[in-house]
Amino acid sequence: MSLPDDDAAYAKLQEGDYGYLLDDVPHFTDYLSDLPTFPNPLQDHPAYSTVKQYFVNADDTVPEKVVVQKNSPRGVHFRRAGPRQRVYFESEDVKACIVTCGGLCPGLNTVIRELVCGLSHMYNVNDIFGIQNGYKGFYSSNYLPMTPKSVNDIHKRGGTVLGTSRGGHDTKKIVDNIQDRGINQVYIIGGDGTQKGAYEIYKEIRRRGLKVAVAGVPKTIDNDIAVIDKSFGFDSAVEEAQRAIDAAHVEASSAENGIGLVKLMGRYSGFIAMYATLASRDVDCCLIPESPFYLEGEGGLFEYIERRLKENNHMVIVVAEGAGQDLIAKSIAAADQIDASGNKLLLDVGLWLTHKIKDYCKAKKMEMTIKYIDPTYMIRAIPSNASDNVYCTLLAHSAIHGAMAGYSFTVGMVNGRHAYIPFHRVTSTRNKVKITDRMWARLLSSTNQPSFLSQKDIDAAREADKLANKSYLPVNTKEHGENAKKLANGEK
Ligand SMILES: Nc1ncnc2c1ncn2[C@@H]1O[C@H](COP(=O)(O)OP(=O)(O)OP(=O)(O)O)[C@@H](O)[C@H]1O
Ligand SMILES: O=P(O)(O)OC[C@H]1O[C@](O)(CO)[C@@H](O)[C@@H]1O
Ligand SMILES: [Mg+2]
Repeated sequence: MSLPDDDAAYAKLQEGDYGYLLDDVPHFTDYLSDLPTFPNPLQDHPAYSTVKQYFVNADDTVPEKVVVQKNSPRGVHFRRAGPRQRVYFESEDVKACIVTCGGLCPGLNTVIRELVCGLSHMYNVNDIFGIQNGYKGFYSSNYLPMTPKSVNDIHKRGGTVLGTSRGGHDTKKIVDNIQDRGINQVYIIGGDGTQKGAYEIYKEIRRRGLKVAVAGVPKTIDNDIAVIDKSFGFDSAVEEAQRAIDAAHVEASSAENGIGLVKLMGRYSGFIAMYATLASRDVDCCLIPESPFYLEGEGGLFEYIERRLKENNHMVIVVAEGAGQDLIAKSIAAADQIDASGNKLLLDVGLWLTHKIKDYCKAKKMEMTIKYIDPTYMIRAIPSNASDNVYCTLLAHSAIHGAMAGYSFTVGMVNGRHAYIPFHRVTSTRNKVKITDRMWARLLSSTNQPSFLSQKDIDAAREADKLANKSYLPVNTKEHGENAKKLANGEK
């Protein structure tokens, strides 16, 4: 897969020695000339000025892949996040706004808080506004003035104090409002859909030649955003999922042939289910969207359930909401439904499985008890835990430094370092559990569940992984395309 033409036109690539490639983010100077720059006010800040080398070197970049061989090309890099010596705004000229879109996730309020406090305390910015209820709030609601005082304790609460929504992305109306209200820094917190929306806003801003920085902070409880190590709130969600799994285990182990079934979030990616299973060690079977399963016959789920109950008298199953959707669609005639953003609405795999397991045991005249626990919204409505709070703070600070320096980007941690990633990189693919990877093997060996995969499925998954590893050839010109191909093939 190479970049679609539209993305290629915005891609900024710079080659270096030994197969080095910088996949850079757009900057004001790409389309505006003669802009004045200013010394970064952090240099006079009592807290930061003492830090040796507080400003990042303008040439610092972060590698996308850190595992390499002796002859590997240096590969794709991203611009390192952090404060620059010179910035493109004077503090009193900054007018910033913050919006949250898509589903909830632990840590949203922490990011909002740290954006407001960071802008105010680090860069002396006083004009900060909250956009209410997602993208549509840009053109349909009042903008809420925000101060460090008004956000002081919001990180203790779940949800988002700004409200969120799906749908309602009208690029023209949004940018009209940004322009009319004189906003020049837009902070957009949300998932893959939201980042696509941020990219559209950036393109329209650029078409209009506006000096407005767009900073995306990726949010998704499903951890399905490409390139970044992990999304904020994911750890908190996995931790909260333990409570549901513990309850399922208690229920199951207190009954004869007891089964506890827990459904967790994960529309296309089963990361929450996988990590919650690995963390718990009480789970006997984990079903995720990436690994197709089947019910009947040799090697199927029913056979495994029967065996496990005979061996242990009880079992716990964790299922990600996106698992088995094809199986359900075959057995229930349901019309495809979508939400306001166009995302497919899923059928309840937990309820469906519960009925299927009950029917199977009845037909086999097996006494059993099954308890179905659906904590999906409970695990995303909590405030973020301590480590997510720190992560949210760093993301917010990196976003602020990048916007002050005139970049537009999605911010994220890449191999433990914060980086500015081009929008198209986080919107063009989705992060998924690799079932040919060691992590999934660890899970299989911890649960002892069948893999449900034939050799043909495994070969197909391996092939898909190979393609995914090779897939990103950043091209914006024919020459770049040829060079990138050479880089991917290890030629210089
Ligand atoms: N291709 C797109 N172009 C412009 N805007 C989009 C696009 N896809 C989604 N959006 C907008 O982004 C917002 C959030 O999208 P969506 O509801 O898919 O959630 P998300 O950001 O993917 O988060 P979640 O992780 O909860 O799914 C919506 O307001 C939607 O209109
Ligand atoms: O019911 P809502 O708010 O649309 O959100 C549900 C979806 O949001 C997600 O949590 C992603 O944010 C998915 O896992 C889930 O399918
Ligand atoms: Mg999404």
